Order: sequence, then structure tokens, then C-alpha cells
Amino acid sequence: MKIALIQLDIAFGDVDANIARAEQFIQEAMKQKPDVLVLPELWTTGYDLTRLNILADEEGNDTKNLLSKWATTYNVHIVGGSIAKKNQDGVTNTLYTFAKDGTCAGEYSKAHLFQLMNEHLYLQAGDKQGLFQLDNVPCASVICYDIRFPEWIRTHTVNGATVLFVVAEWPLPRLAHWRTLLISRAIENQCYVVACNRAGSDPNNTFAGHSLIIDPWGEVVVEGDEQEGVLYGTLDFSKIDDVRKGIPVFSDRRSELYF
Ligand SMILES: NC(=O)CCC(=O)C(=O)O
Repeated sequence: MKIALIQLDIAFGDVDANIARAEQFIQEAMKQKPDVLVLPELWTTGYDLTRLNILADEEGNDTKNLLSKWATTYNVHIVGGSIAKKNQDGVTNTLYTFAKDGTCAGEYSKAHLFQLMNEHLYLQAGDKQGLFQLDNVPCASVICYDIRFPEWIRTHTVNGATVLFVVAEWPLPRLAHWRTLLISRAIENQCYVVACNRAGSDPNNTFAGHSLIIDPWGEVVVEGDEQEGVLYGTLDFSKIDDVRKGIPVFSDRRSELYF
């Protein structure tokens, strides 16, 4: 499975500009014929939280139509970052995955809201797991701060996920945490971690970039720098079986001892 990570520099609150820029990068990425494209967190609006009442996408309908169209037009699966989705209870930070046939393969709303960036003031938390399949590969998606909750990630891998997609707007001052947490999640879950962060700045933060693909042994397959751009990497699923056979963490778990 060949992956392209679109490490976008998101224009603050400018949905049309972000869609146009993302499509330029998608066209560039498709020259390498990836199977899966990944976009970052809140890629249409950025963290323009005070204007979400006008910017958020009603029921995610515009985003779903766009991702479905891109998936069929470019013949590629899309882990569609996340967007602000407006529904009757408020706004969620929601990730849609579309398969190349244009169908929605998964929907996940960020479960852990990040208070340092005021998410709790403007967003509702999700409460459902992010499991889905692409080409019969069991996958899961989570969003940014979720990676600080190993028990949440473990819930997904115990339920079968072998590829963990992470979409993020992770600030530069905590770059070391980003790398360490992602590598740890890959090692402890013996799964691929495919993590797409944004580049650039907004009025409140400078973001880290450093999108990463990490294999089930914890080795970095590819890592970006802080600049906007596209990164490519290939997942070799035999590595998951090899690592899990060598150190059988899942069958050695003592779930009766844990919370
Ligand atoms: N957008 C986010 O969830 C950021 C999370 C973050 O920066 C962290 O340190 O955790």
C-alpha cells in the first residue's frame, strides 16, 4: 500500500483557498500513483474556532461530496484529514475516509478535546471508534491529541486495526512529544502508524510538520521537515506478521489485570 501524506500549510478560515491548494497537491501526488492520500486535521478551516458557526460544514455534506468526487476522479483512497462538522448538537472535529469507488469507508469524530487550543469551548467530543477497512486492510483513524491516550489506540488495535492513521495540527514546541508518542504507539501496538501533520502557522501557533510513517518495529519509513509538501512511503504488511510472531504482545496481554 503506497501512501502520500499531504503536509498542507492551511490558510486560516479560508475554506476555498484550502480546497484549491489541497487539490493542487493531490494532482502532484497522483504522479507517484499512491493507493491512499492523507490530509491533516481541520484542513478546510484551520483552528479558526471563533468563526466555526459560519465556517463549519453542515452535516459534513460539502466535504463528503468533495472527497467522494476526488476519490473517483483520481482513483485513490482518501483519509480526508478532519473538518469542522456542524450538526444539531454543535460542531465536531470529524474525519471522513473515502474509498476510490467514491463510497464513505469511515467516519470518526475526535474523542479527546485539546483544552490548550480551546477545543473544549467550541467543539463536541466524539464517542465512537474509528475503525474502517481499505482494500480489506483493517485500519483505524484518530485525531492529534488522541495519540496521548494509549488505551484509546489499544482499543482500536485489539479490535483488529493494523494501520493507524493520525491526522493532526501539532505545534512545533511539542515536536519531540509528537515523534515519541507516534513511535511508541507503533511499537506497543505492532502496527503501522501513518501520521499527517500540517505545516505553517496560524495567529496562535507554529506547527511542526514532520509527518511520519512508522513501521511496526518502530522504524521511521519516511519523515517530513517543517515545510509544506507531499511525502511518500510504502507499507509492507508482512512486517506486521513478523513482528507479532516474534513478540506476541496481543496473545500475552493480561487484560484481566488492567483498567
Ligand atoms: N490539535 C491537537 O490536538 C494538538 C495536540 C497537541 O498539541 C498535544 O500536545 O497533544
